[in-house]
Amino acid sequence: MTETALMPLPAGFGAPALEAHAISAWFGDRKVLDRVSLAMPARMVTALIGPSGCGKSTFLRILNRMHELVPSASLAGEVRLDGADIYDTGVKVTEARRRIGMVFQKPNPFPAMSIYDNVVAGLKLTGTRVSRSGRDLLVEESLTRAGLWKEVRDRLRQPGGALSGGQQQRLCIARSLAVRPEVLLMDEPCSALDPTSTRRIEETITELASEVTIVIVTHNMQQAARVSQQCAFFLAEQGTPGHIVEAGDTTQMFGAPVDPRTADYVNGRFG
Ligand SMILES: Nc1ncnc2c1ncn2[C@@H]1O[C@H](COP(=O)(O)OP(=O)(O)OP(=O)(O)O)[C@@H](O)[C@H]1O
Repeated sequence: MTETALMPLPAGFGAPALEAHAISAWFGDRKVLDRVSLAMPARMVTALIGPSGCGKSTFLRILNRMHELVPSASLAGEVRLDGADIYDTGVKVTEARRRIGMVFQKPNPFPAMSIYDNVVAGLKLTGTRVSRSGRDLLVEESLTRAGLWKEVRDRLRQPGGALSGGQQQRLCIARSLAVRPEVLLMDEPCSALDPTSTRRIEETITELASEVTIVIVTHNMQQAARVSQQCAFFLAEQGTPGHIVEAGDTTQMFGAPVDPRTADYVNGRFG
């Protein structure tokens, strides 16, 4: 068992779905995260904010075991989903990644594959067996939850690459939802999108948060304030590894941050 320093969740938040305990991370011998602990409340949105290079994406990728895909990467600490460490021997990596899905910065549907097949692609990757009629229902349900069904219901056999950037991102969200994850990690999901597509994705995030725990990395402070209930501010000062300066209720953090560095960052005065 590692030593933990988990900050309590703000009052009014439910039990955590996901807990990071004393996470440190390295690429080769370079340490990029230092003992980061964070509880992420169930069926709420947690936003990870902070300057470039402070380790937000690395932390996110540790939360669903994608960090270990980089050959030079290593880590210490624990990630608990509903109390059980996803890094325990005996936990299947594919199952951990099914339960904790990921949506990336750049929409990455399989461009030549049909919209329908894009949605069911995750089932194959995770070895989930669903009947033909069950697949049809799942495709409709996943596209509906991602806010895309009405736009594509009559062209499910068209290639995913024919959709607009915002639609492609919603297709990627639908693909992630098809395997019924409990947590959805989103790494700057709107940074490649126009304002209208961004608004649609934010609406989808808000709707999904009643069913799924969401952790989003964003550089957009207004977006963090709009979609999240909890916020964590990461910083890597003068070449030191990234750590959390402050985490808590988003309204509190934007309205009355405790740490002056948080105040500078959320008010755009970071230099
Ligand atoms: N595959 C990798 N190999 C080596 N170093 C890496 C790798 N990925 C990230 N890093 C380094 O780890 C540190 C943290 O990077 P990370 O991408 O997690 O930061 P970030 O806060 O998400 O940045 P940004 O906001 O720019 O996306 C950086 O110094 C980065 O250069």
